[in-house]
Amino acid sequence: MSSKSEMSGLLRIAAEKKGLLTVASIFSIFSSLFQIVPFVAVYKIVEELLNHAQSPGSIDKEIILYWGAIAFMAWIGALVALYIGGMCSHIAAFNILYQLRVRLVDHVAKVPMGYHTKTATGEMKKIIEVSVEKIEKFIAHQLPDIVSAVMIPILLLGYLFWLDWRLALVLLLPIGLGFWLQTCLFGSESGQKAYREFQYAVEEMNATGVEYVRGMPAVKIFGIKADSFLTFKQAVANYRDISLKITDLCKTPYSLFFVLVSSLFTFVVPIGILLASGHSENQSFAITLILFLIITPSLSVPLLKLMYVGSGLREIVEGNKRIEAIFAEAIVKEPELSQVPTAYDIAFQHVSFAYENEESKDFKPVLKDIHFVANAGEMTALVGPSGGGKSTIANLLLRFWDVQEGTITIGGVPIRDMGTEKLMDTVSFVFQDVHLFYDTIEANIRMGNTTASNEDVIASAKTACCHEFIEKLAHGYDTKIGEGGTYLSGGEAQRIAIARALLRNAPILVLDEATAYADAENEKKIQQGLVELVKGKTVLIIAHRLSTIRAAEQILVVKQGEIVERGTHEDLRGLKGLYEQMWQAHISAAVWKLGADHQSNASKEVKGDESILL
Ligand SMILES: Nc1ncnc2c1ncn2[C@@H]1O[C@H](COP(=O)(O)OP(=O)(O)OP(=O)(O)O)[C@@H](O)[C@H]1O
Repeated sequence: MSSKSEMSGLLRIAAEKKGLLTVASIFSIFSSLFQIVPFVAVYKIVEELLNHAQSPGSIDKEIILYWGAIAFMAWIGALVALYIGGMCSHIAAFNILYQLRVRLVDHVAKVPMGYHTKTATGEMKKIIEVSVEKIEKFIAHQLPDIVSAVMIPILLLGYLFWLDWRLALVLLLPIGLGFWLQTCLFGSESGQKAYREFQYAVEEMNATGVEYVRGMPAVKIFGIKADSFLTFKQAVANYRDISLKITDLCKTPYSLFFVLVSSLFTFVVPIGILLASGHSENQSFAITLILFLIITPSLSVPLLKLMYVGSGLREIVEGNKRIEAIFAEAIVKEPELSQVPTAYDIAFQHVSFAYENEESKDFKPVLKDIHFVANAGEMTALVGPSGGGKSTIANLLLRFWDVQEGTITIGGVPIRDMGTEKLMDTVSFVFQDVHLFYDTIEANIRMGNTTASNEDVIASAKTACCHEFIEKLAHGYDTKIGEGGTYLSGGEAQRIAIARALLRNAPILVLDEATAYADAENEKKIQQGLVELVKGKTVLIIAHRLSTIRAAEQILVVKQGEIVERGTHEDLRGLKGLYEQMWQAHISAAVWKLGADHQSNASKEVKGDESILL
């Protein structure tokens, strides 16, 4: 069984609709009580029949009819109580479900953005959909089931004890033994560990399954065999192994419990016969024994239900732990009073940062003493070898994570004191991977500024060089992306993202490899859009193509988490250090791409390229 603290998490959620659930439980108890009444009625009828077995004519039909009517009414009463209880528990469950999902999504929106980079989409989807859905199962079905599965055996056993305590005592032996076996298994460390592993295996399979389906185009294009998709394959194999382990672990206690609880009457019969032989009032004892034989199978049903509820509950408890883990994720600390910067220079003051490893909780240092000022209205470029920490610097400005040492300020105001909303109003960004929503093109652009007029939307699309291709689509700006075969190329998506950023018109702009996916034609158009976008703004740009940032007022060369060189393009070339090496590599790459025969043209192209941005 799950530990008390794990159950208390579920009960805490259920307590949100305490009133309704109390009513549901009361009706569940009523239903249980009503379900006992037919047994009493049967007892009374059998008693009447046996008492007059010698002279059937003297049987009091009124008594039979009376108890028959009582049994019928109790049966109706049980159904009505079950219906009302079920309605109450379902209303409570769906309300709780709604609130839980809203709170969960709200919380997820408040955790640092970096959280989303480490949590697999499949895992998140499973928690928000499946785990939350299971809470509904618990509240709407299992809670009333538990109440009736506990109450019915207690009431029935109470009644049986009242009839004949010795026979009733016999029943306690198999029931007690069955529950003891269950507790041994699920109370044990190995049982709980197996169930935890099972839940993780299901989640792993879900998460890798989603990734597998997402990566299907790559699998097809590169002809990778399904076998080589090892993570998913391993997750499925792991799930199979753990399922078999659980089955192996459960088979004995489950089977024994099932056998013991389903054959209660086999314990009653021999003891009953033994007791009957020494009984002075044979007939009344025989009636009691018959009633025991009628009632005991009915005792098995709720007890077996309790077993199934128990195993279902373990799954729900594990799911709830995942939900609680999300709620335990610290949210971005918002200032009590958000400060509004009046200037838009960015300053990183002795910033050091390390990523935390989720499993080992160790910290991996990534940035060391980053110190620079990006002047307002100027372009600051981050360049350097892959993995040096450029994206991390840009992401820290957006508070993907909070820095461990140092301060980041905008116009002298620490970003922590600005509040997320103000920070997002101040900083706009175009990432390498553009995410467009399953919505119209207009809505995707308008996300940048929901109150903008249609003219403004079109104007920013024109500036970003995407108006032309949008107009050619079947429904123009009303075309839904991803519907009716409308998909955009990487370059087109980039231009929509630029239009979105243009519409937002935030004073600070972060660009991460904005032209990464574009072909020459597209790149030219993106560059044209960018020239407009960056005008008058404080720009922090990450670019691998050095020609695009040659005109930047400041270039920071980041290597292994440190700024190793800084200055203008000319300053840095003069240093003859890492930047100069990168610049030479950039030029030769451009020349090499075009072939030796076109070297002179290529050099011209590189130089021409340099003047594209700004
Ligand atoms: N979410 C993360 N969790 C843990 N480590 C990370 C995370 N993101 C990046 N890193 C690590 O931080 C280091 C710096 O990565 P970052 O992406 O900032 O470098 P970069 O200079 O932008 O690289 P590139 O030019 O290839 O994009 C790398 O070692 C990377 O593995």
